[in-house]
Amino acid sequence: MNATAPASAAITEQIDERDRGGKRQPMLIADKLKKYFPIRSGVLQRQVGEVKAVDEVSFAVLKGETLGIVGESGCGKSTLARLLMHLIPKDSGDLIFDGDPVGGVRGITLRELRRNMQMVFQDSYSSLNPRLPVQDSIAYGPRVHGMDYKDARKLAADLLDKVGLRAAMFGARYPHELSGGQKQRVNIARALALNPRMLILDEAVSALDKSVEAQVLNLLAHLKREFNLTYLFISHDLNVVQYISDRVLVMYLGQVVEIGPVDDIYNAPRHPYSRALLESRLSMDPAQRVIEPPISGDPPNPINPPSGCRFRTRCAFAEDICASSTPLLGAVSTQNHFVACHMASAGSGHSKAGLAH
Ligand SMILES: Nc1ncnc2c1ncn2[C@@H]1O[C@H](COP(=O)(O)OP(=O)(O)OP(=O)(O)O)[C@@H](O)[C@H]1O
Repeated sequence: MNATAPASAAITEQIDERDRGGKRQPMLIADKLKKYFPIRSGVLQRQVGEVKAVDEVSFAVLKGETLGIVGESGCGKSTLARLLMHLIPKDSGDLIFDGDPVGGVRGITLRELRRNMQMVFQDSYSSLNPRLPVQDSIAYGPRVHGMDYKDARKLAADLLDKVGLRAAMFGARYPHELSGGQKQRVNIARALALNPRMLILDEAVSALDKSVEAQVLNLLAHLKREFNLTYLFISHDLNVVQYISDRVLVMYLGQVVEIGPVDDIYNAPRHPYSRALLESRLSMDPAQRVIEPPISGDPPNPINPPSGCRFRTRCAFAEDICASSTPLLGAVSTQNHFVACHMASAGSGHSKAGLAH
């Protein structure tokens, strides 16, 4: 990693683990990213509190991988995505893209970041200009970046073909003349138009029918290989995340509670929250049930989250230490699996929760 871009211990440990295995380098590092939204009230709009939407979140996305992000509604997934894209300002923390700090004097500029990292949202209709034929929407980014009209149109036509929409048939159509799946293909083409190295996909297939969803997922997998891309894939759908991800990050109330290889997370989750989340997915199949009770109650208020471990008020295994001390991400195995739980960390001596495999 670039010497000018120091990362927190949790990140360094994750990357070092990978390096020791001779694996990939990080494409993107988020280091202690924080975003609190002020809550205002009254005629004077005084600040009466703040939503701790993203609270010191640290992780790395490795080159060529798909990192899935899961967690209940409101846990901060979309805020995190918007912070990574600099669509909203962060309160604190660092972002490092391919070894270079983002912003600041010596880092890469926001313009360069946005060219290299593009985003695809869930709402495929509102992210396309309804007054532009889709070929022009795709050509827009390259035009803004200085490509001449003819070349940009040609690029847009090629990209339409790449996402499975024949340019001759679809290029002149307007967004309202396309199905949801077709619009999302156009959005993907548009995201690829600046030749990015990374895509952030925020609930990008969530609005699609299951059969169309499968087609778009396959298209994404194909494009990832063809364009040598890195994906950050945010979804509330645990099955979709399992299908597409190499590693998975689990968020709870603005914080990372677990991160690791997809098979480890899905087959042997270490955090009680991850287990409960996966239990809620598996509960239809009695053969797959795990022994812990499923998650109960609503998430606590993010304006005033519990002290220590934020999950402790819903956790069947919480002890005194969970209220008094915030658990840090620590390695639970030698295979790049990290968990923030007093009851599950390797060497913690706690086996009460039955979490130490
Ligand atoms: N502009 C804002 N002002 C105040 N609070 C906000 C704002 N944007 C998000 N929040 C709050 O921040 C928290 C995280 O929201 P976010 O949308 O990131 O969660 P999410 O995990 O993406 O949820 P979902 O899956 O429902 O989209 C929530 O409590 C939300 O209400």
